[in-house]
Amino acid sequence: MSLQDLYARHATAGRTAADALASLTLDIAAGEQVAVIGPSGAGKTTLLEVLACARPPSQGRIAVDGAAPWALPRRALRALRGRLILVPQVPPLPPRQRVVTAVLAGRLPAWSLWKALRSLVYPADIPAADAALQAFELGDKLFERVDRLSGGERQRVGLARALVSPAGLWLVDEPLSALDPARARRAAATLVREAGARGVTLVATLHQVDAALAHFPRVLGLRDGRLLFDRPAAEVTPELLERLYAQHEDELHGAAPPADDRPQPAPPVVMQCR
Ligand SMILES: Nc1ncnc2c1ncn2[C@@H]1O[C@H](COP(=O)(O)OP(=O)(O)OP(=O)(O)O)[C@@H](O)[C@H]1O
Repeated sequence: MSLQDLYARHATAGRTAADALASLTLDIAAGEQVAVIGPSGAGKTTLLEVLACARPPSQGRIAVDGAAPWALPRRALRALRGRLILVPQVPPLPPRQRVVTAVLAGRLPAWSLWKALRSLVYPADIPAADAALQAFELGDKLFERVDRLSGGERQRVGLARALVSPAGLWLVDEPLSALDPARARRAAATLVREAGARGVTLVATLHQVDAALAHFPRVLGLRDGRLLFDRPAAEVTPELLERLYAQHEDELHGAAPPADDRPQPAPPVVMQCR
């Protein structure tokens, strides 16, 4: 993927609103694992939506798999979106759905309409859903209803969905925000390990700076919609972090409120594209 001098507005912003991303130039190679950090409002979610081809830039260029997505015919754009998965911070799971069905929804781009409908009644690949849930310590929730899950469990169902999907690009928005610190560390390690094992490109936004530095080889620091740094994790210094989080030191030290207590984000534009 490549962005060149790209500007983009937030999902809910009007046409005259200021851009949430400004002058962004960036290349992400296939198979890379990249964490995006930065204070609240830095533009992290907007960046993921741009990479997911869910949001056109207001200026500048984006190329995904060598193609300019917004110049593609609709069918080709749909096919391109089918090769990626965007996992929102709060996965929009239908309340009465079983966890196994919610996880297998990640397979939809690879299935015919008939197979997708049949899987709603007879889940098509229970072992795959089970393995994905076990990877995120949710093996005992396979047949649970999603409305009986905690916020953190729902987040991990969203991550398990990525594991079963055929997507070559995982775009994951704040996957750890509702998890306790120990579980968050294990989930981050699992996400990076599973992406690496599949050769998948992974871009994740994170509020947990320690998890980003510990598990991701490359870290982008975004502030006020601009790229403050783009470095290997080992080269992200305390001074850079202080600059990134100036006036937001509480977020740097992990004092962000749990996701459930924060205002709900705008409804996700894309969960799984076909
Ligand atoms: N309706 C709107 N009109 C104009 N700007 C908006 C609107 N909604 C949000 N924004 C701005 O868009 C910017 C980017 O928001 P975005 O959600 O991408 O940031 P973020 O880094 O993901 O934040 P967080 O970490 O809190 O989720 C923010 O500065 C926000 O103020």
